[in-house]
Amino acid sequence: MSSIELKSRAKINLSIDVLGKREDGYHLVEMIMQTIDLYDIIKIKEIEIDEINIKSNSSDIPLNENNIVYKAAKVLKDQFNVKNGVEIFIEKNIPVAAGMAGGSSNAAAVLVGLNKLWNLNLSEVRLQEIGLKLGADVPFCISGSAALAQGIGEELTYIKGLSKDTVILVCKPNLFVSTKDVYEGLDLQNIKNRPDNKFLIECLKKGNINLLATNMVNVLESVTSKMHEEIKDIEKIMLEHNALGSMMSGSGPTVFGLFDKEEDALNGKGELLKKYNQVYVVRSSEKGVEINGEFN
Ligand SMILES: C[C@@](CO)(OP(=O)(O)O)[C@H](O)COP(=O)(O)OP(=O)(O)OC[C@H]1O[C@@H](n2ccc(N)nc2=O)[C@H](O)[C@@H]1O
Ligand SMILES: Nc1ncnc2c1ncn2[C@@H]1O[C@H](COP(=O)(O)OP(=O)(O)O)[C@@H](O)[C@H]1O
Repeated sequence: MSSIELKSRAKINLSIDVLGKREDGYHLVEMIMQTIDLYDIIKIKEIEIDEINIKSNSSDIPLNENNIVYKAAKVLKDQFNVKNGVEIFIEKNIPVAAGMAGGSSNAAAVLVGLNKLWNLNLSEVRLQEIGLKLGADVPFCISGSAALAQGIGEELTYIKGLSKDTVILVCKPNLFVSTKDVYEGLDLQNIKNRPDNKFLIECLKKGNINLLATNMVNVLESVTSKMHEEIKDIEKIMLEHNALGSMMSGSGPTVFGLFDKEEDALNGKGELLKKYNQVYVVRSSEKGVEINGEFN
């Protein structure tokens, strides 16, 4: 029986614009995605019986067919008529329902892992097409790095992202936000402040992180921050500790700050830990899913 172990990395959004709505309810977006080096470990091993079993160290996620990881394995199993069973262990470090694509990234890792384990020989693009059926952020999570995402998030143009010099402070307040509710709470006719993505991409290209950080905009933030005062509170604390800029990621409620100096980020972390318990100092990553090892 073989097994495989993968890193499943989180993302932050350096911008989000919402341009319209499709007939199926999905929104058309234009957003900058950046992989960060905060990751779950996914361990997949073949088992004797023909089942998909999910296990985890986290009690925040379902361990049945509602887990997106189960759905990812099932899609591949059905489509390619695989008769082998697998056990998938999710070692959770990425905050759940946070706006950091934890679930999408786990699904991405399972697609990449099973492609190897079952010798399906699917290309990355093919895996991204299959991944899109599981969630709008899954295609990006497979490749990772930094990209301008359009369409519903699946049309990717890779760009120069944050360098490892930039320190990223991430804080997830202990509250639940539904991505669907946030998108639905947005009044498309009344968006006051939109990101200038071309300009932000230029800032990244030139490595001008100060200018990037002071011009980041996430149009979904107005919806989530109206419901939860914690968003603005975290941003304020980050800025008081010399963040170049601070903003909500995805549909929230996670907030991140970009820093020049690690010392400032660590001081900010100390202050945030007095009120919030999920706080991390991380860097960017050029890889989304990464295979840690294969074993026989
Ligand atoms: C907001 C973003 C920004 O990166 O991130 P998260 O907050 O989830 O991390 C994404 O657009 C989230 O993508 P993802 O979380 O994969 O979405 P899905 O599972 O496909 O969809 C969940 C729900 O969000 C809404 N949705 C999602 C994507 C999109 N472009 N338009 C939408 O309206 C739909 O109501 C959908 O039912
Ligand atoms: N493997 C998984 N990891 C995280 N969340 C999962 C997973 N499977 C299902 N979920 C459910 O999906 C929802 C969204 O979780 P997540 O992907 O972490 O959100 P986000 O993309 O906003 O960071 C949560 O309610 C969670 O219970």
